[in-house]
Amino acid sequence: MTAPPDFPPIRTERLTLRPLRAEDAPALHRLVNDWEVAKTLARVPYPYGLDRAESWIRSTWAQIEAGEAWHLAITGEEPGPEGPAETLVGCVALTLDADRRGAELGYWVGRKFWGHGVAPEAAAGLCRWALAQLGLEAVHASALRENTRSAAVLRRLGLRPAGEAMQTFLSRGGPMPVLLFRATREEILATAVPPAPADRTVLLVAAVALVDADGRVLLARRPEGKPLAGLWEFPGGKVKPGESPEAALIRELKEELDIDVSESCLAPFTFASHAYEKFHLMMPLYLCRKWGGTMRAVEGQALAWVRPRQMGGYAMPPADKPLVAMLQDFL
Ligand SMILES: Nc1nc2c([nH]c(=O)n2[C@H]2C[C@H](O)[C@@H](COP(=O)(O)OP(=O)(O)OP(=O)(O)O)O2)c(=O)[nH]1
Repeated sequence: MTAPPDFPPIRTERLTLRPLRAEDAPALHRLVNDWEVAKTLARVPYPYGLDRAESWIRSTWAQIEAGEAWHLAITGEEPGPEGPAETLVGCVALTLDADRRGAELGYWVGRKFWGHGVAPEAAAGLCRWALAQLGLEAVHASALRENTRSAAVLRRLGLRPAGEAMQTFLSRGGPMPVLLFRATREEILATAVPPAPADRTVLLVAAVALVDADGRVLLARRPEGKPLAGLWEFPGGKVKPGESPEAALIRELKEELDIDVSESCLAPFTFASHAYEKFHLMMPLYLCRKWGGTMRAVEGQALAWVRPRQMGGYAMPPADKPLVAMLQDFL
């Protein structure tokens, strides 16, 4: 085959799973040719050259076409100079067993994308698709015994330990001990959406849509060094213990934008309730059309006045998507 197969992308909350493309080869090579990634993978030699990435990508097309295995690119959106740009984050795969009743799950995520729950989100998306489309009865997987991170991902997906084995690791040049995991169709469906970690706390953040006379809304770009850096958000911040959301917002607007807002100008509009990997965000969003002082970006953050219908061009935190839709309806 000379082109990727026609396969409708699978979309999850933050990610798109799609066939690899020839032009993914350089990014794939960069992400996998990293010992921290390669050492956990049985079928990837190390070092891993660009030519290998190119020929492997082509081989995945034939497997999808034959209905034998689905190795898909995990892609996400990152802010770029001309708006959000697609970025290769890792790969996720299901390979049918010889009897076609079960399949082996595999995945890897580039090191710079670790810690954001990419693997469970992508693997759950692919498993859900496969259960619906292929009528699988079971999914199994293996993880290096020392790879506790991967074992945790498999458990979150509903797979249970199913023994140990030795498996040849090309990257290690020999056999390595692995833990085996398995789940029936019912077990996966019961936990298809990765459950929240039990200790996930609720984080209260107050935010505001500042609206100017033209109906444009102020977005601020999250500075480098903060979580979700580079994404555009509504001004605001965490509510401190003992503080009301309105007081927190008035404080944050002074600290971040040097403007004075009175409580009576903050109209409750809607709220976001969103499960992030490490906490659950509860974020009331207020509307405000009147403030005092001369606005300036105190922390050097980029600011943009944006019409709600143009907000799609600004990469925003996943929690904000429903808020944007409501602003588009309302303003
Ligand atoms: N302000 C704001 N925060 C948002 C939005 N969407 C969204 O997911 N968040 C999340 C990102 C952060 O995890 C959290 C806000 O925390 P933050 O770290 O910016 O709060 P802060 O200004 O108090 O920051 P800091 O003093 O702790 O540095 O809420 C949004 O539109 N505006």
